[in-house]
Amino acid sequence: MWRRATPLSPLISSFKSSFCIQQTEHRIFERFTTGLPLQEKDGISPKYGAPFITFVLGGPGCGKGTQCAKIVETFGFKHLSAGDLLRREIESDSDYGSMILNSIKEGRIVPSEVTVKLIQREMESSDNKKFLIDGFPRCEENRRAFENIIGAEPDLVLFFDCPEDEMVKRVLNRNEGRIDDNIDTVKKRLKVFQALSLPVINYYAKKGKLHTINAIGSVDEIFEQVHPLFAVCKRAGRRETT
Ligand SMILES: Nc1ncnc2c1ncn2[C@@H]1O[C@H](COP(=O)(O)OP(=O)(O)OP(=O)(O)O)[C@@H](O)[C@H]1O
Ligand SMILES: O=c1ccn([C@@H]2O[C@H](COP(=O)(O)O)[C@@H](O)[C@H]2O)c(=O)[nH]1
Repeated sequence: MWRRATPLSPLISSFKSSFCIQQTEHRIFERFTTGLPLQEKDGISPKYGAPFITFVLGGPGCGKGTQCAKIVETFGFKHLSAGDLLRREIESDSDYGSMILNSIKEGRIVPSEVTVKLIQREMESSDNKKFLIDGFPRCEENRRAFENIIGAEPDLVLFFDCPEDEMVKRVLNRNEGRIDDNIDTVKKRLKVFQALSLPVINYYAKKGKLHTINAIGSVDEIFEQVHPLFAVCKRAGRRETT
């Protein structure tokens, strides 16, 4: 049966403050221990089990995937990178392959239904119900489609805040042969991020679910900001490993 957090905590003005962490701890602790029943609300109809969902947001190359790997290693989450799922779809025999490829080349957002269905497939087939959904939702339409199709809202939202020049530098140094890691596409991705992804980030800020992480510094320094947000899951003691 689905479980969900207590009513949304109030708008928290400083996302970096310890107050914010305490609020989140309280909400997550209740979520893990008492697990109030999910209610049908805002068009959300609970469908699959009781996942613990974290959205990991931030511009191109800000370090989302790098930090997700550390969260997986430390806290045992299942990592679902929306970009990786789409790239995998291109490699498969999918009808959507060429459309996805063209969207990625141009830095455009793939239609929500396609991406949400890929995420849904992974969520349904995973034994691990603690999910890190990386690089999604990228626009308000993505967000609404996720809520409608999956029937859930995230428990936590992380935003890796990174200056544009640093993001460009990281993307261009990545060297993984990605078709969109070039200066022209990066500029387009940054525009899409500003215009369409920031509204989603603001939406979660207003709901008191957003945690802004300063993405400048070493990988370990950044993880020091991330760690306390998940440590409460360990203390709550449930669903730690699956
Ligand atoms: N703190 C850091 N300092 C310097 N470089 C970093 C840091 N974190 C990650 N990187 C490097 O920056 C590049 C981009 O990181 P990563 O792939 O994690 O970003 P991302 O946000 O997942 O990117 P995208 O959204 O484009 O998939 C990688 O080459 C990674 O090794
Ligand atoms: O939810 C998503 C995620 C990704 N895309 C497309 O993929 C590329 C690369 O995404 P990364 O997160 O950087 O791996 C992105 O620019 C989009 O074109 C998407 O449409 N929807």
